[in-house]
Amino acid sequence: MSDEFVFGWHAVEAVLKREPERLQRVWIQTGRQDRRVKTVTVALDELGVSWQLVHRRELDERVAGVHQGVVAQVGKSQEWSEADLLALLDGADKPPFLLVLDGVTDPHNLGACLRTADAVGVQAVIVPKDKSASLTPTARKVACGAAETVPLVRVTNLARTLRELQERGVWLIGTAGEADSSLYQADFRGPVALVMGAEGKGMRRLTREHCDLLINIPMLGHVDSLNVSVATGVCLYEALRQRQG
Ligand SMILES: C[S@@+](CC[C@H](N)C(=O)[O-])C[C@H]1O[C@@H](n2cnc3c(N)ncnc32)[C@H](O)[C@@H]1O
Repeated sequence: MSDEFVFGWHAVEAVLKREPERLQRVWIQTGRQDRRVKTVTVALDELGVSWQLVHRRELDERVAGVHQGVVAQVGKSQEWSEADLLALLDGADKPPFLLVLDGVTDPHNLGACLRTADAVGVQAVIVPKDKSASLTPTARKVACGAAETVPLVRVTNLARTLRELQERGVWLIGTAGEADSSLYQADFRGPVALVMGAEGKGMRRLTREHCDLLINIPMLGHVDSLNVSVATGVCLYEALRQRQG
């Protein structure tokens, strides 16, 4: 049995739907008899996955986070490699629409970015292997199921991956508060990767140097920057607006 857990209804239902083979055991809080519990337990029975009704206390001890009364023990998800990413891009029938997170370390931010990435149709989220949040149970919970729908590609050398994307005609749009162009001047309609920086320091120098364009999100008040997941949401929805138009 693995020591990886997924919790919260959206996250568990997403594994059930997308990667049911990963489910090993499920615990559900006693006292719930709604339709959601029924649907999930019937599906688990059909798959032959064992599940158990337990007291809330037991769930609290198993995971640190808001579990909403459901916790699943799951096998490791298959990690996407750079080769998988390039194969995905080569086989795609739509222009690439990617998100790069250069050193986002907070699992809440990773989860929130994945959730928005799923909502706007981003094909993959790319992160460097080192100094980045991984798909912890908290990240999966915050992602609300998007951790199971949006491939997370962990690469050893982000600069090299960025070059490979550029060679495939992907335009790298980096974000930085001090950039001269505004988000609203950028053209997101073609093959693009939006590049976001880390919570504290922003993008690393080499990442920034690879970007074809740097954009800012206008800030009219007294604070210097937005939370990275909020900034990601603002930029991805502008991109979606243009791509749909
Ligand atoms: C909290 S900010 C980092 C602030 C950091 N002090 C810096 O100099 O970049 C984290 C990331 O969110 C994005 N971001 C936040 N506010 C932004 C803004 N006003 N314009 C563009 N990007 C922004 C950028 O990707 C940034 O690297």
